[in-house]
Amino acid sequence: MSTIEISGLHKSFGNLEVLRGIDLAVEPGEVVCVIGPSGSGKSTLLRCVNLLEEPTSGSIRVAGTEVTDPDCDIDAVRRGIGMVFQQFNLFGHLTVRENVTIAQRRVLKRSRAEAGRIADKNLERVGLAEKAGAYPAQLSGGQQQRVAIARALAMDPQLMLFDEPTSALDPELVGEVLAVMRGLAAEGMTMLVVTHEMAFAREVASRVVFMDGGVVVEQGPPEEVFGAPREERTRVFLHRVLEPTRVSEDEIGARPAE
Ligand SMILES: Nc1ncnc2c1ncn2[C@@H]1O[C@H](COP(=O)(O)OP(=O)(O)OP(=O)(O)O)[C@@H](O)[C@H]1O
Repeated sequence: MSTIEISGLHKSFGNLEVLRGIDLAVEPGEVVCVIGPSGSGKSTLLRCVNLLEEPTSGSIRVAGTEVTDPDCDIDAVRRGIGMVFQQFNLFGHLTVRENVTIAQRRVLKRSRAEAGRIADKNLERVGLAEKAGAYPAQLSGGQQQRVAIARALAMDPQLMLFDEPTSALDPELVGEVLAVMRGLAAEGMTMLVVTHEMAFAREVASRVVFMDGGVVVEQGPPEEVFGAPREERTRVFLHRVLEPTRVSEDEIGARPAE
């Protein structure tokens, strides 16, 4: 059974048709990276999987459950999905450990001791065991995002959704979050990742999905999508994002005219 199976998914906001017939499956243990230009519908796709947005039409099955079915127990489905957003959404008045225990206690009804033990295990997993007693404001953005990942992992998800998890970070902090995600991929976690980090997608994805204008233009193993894209739209996009900024030494050294 596929972990996610999407077919004929449409989503409109008023007159704006953002998703125009998406078919996509994610198999257990796969890391699927969704890339594409701004506004192509990547985040909306992810939010539909978690029913943060309601699809206009189409079908989404998560571990066999049709999430668009009005009778579906959406809370039960959501419990199986860990979601990590661009913004970390931590509670500022709670410590790191409390941020990781609160949903475990409220939603899974774990005891304080058990939730604490699981929090510590997952903080260790993201390399933040020593920060358990700190408050979010005392952490860097990269550390806060790793806490958000630990919080999601503590719920024992069978699937992790990442929506541009590094986009709000200073460039020097991106690597530590990607390293944690790389580790999860190596552990066999099923992951659907919307990202602008092309090097990560190229290196870690089992499959890359290129979206543009609300449709999946092409998908395949990273070596194919990056190395030999079949579609012109993919080629144009990759050329634009992968072409290094050309700054000549003269320009770097140039002083503004007096
Ligand atoms: N709640 C909403 N109401 C109205 N329009 C929306 C809403 N959410 C998204 N949109 C619009 O849907 C389109 C797709 O947005 P989405 O965030 O899914 O794109 P994206 O590919 O993830 O872009 P980016 O890479 O910039 O995050 C955009 O035009 C956006 O303005």
